[in-house]
Amino acid sequence: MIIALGSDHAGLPLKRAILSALEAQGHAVLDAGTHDEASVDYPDFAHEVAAKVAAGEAAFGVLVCGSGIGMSIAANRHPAIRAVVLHNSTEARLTRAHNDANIACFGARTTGVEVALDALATFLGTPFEGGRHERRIAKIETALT
Ligand SMILES: O=C(CO)[C@H](O)[C@H](O)[C@H](O)COP(=O)(O)O
Repeated sequence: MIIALGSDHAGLPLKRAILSALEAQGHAVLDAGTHDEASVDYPDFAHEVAAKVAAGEAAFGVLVCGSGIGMSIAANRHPAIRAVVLHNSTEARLTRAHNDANIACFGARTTGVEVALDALATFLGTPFEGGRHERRIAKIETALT
């Protein structure tokens, strides 16, 4: 699969581990950066990755910051993006099966490398169940007036 990946400075160590794991699994990774420890602003990377997923240039996105929360807030401003903060494989399985989530966000300051890699593997390997969940996702996409 083609996967878009990005982090800020806080997420860089975990992003590097995720990049290695994804490439070892045979995925093509579009690495939006950041590439060094200099302080940067997480929305810049969230928007770049979300735009690639929304445009269909990547099947999924992965975003890492200190907590994963800022990345998810920014990515979720894009139509058709469902970005979730993951702390474990159970959340990863449920959010793919029920929410058809398309961007996984991790906190490098909150989640260890092994736990994050396990959750990401589950996220990428779990199909959307469809059915009743289609109706609920359509309601998410409906603008409130
Ligand atoms: O925005 C965040 C919270 O969701 C991210 O965790 C950032 O990585 C964090 O705010 C960066 O903090 P820093 O003090 O500038 O390293």
